[in-house]
Amino acid sequence: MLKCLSVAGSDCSGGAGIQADLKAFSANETFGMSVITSVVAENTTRVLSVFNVPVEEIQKQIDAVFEDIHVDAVKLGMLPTAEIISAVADKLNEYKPSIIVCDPVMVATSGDALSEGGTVSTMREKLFPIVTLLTPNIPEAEAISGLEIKNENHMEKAARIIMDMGVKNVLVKGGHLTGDAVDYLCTPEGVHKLACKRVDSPNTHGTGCTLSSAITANLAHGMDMLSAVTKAKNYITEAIEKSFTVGKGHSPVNHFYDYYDLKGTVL
Ligand SMILES: Nc1ncnc2c1ncn2[C@@H]1O[C@H](COP(=O)(O)OP(=O)(O)OP(=O)(O)O)[C@@H](O)[C@H]1O
Ligand SMILES: Cc1ncc(CO)c(N)n1
Repeated sequence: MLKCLSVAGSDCSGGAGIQADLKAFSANETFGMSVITSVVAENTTRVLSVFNVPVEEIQKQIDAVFEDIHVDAVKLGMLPTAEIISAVADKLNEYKPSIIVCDPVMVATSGDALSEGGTVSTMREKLFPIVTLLTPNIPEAEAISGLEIKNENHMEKAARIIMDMGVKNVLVKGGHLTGDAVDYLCTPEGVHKLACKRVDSPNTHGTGCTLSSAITANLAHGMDMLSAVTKAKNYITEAIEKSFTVGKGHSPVNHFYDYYDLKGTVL
């Protein structure tokens, strides 16, 4: 059984963060583990509070996993301060997992901040050289590249700018734009457009977390980058299509849409 580790924040409402990551790891046939960087009191409508875990405790959680378990792939989510980014990067340089997917979480779907300002420079110095894939959404790609992104041409240009900063592979996610749901994957082999019809649903809480974790699982299974991202794109599209209402705001996706209950009935 392949094993994936999420290093991210906790979303008590279950739709994003390590909760989404663990569900996506399982739904994509890997064993999920988690290191919690922050305890976020949030739901489908807003973020009430953010409590960041002391860096020593974050590093001890990482030690606890790596000293005992072989980690096939790591997914990085909410790393809310420069100090936490540096502490996690130091541990990744110590343990050297072969696959690291980084979702540079800065704001929640509700628009509430999840990261202190000024983390981009630390992320660029400490994480960009070691990650396998970076998966920014539109606002995150704008903050990292310094480019305003209003259309697909801007998305592709931002992906190339970020690649030139030393990131091996970049996926700029287009959920925040309008029209078809288009993402741009920039790899050393070239640029790939991944598109699907936008699902007419408000249930998009945690789509980015879920997508990056599904990509992580696919890479752990040995897929090449384009195949891993394409499969994960198909997964997230159907997870949105088959989502159900959980709260009063942006409900989460359905991570297990093709799973069955013990009687063989589709959940
Ligand atoms: N309504 C939609 N229909 C189909 N695909 C969508 C829709 N909204 C987002 N997506 C897709 O979901 C994936 C995640 O992109 P998105 O821009 O939502 O990430 P995000 O903002 O980081 O998500 P979150 O912050 O909620 O975790 C991308 O592949 C995007 O194209
Ligand atoms: C804990 C956490 N991580 C990431 C996101 C991004 O949606 C969120 N809302 N909450």
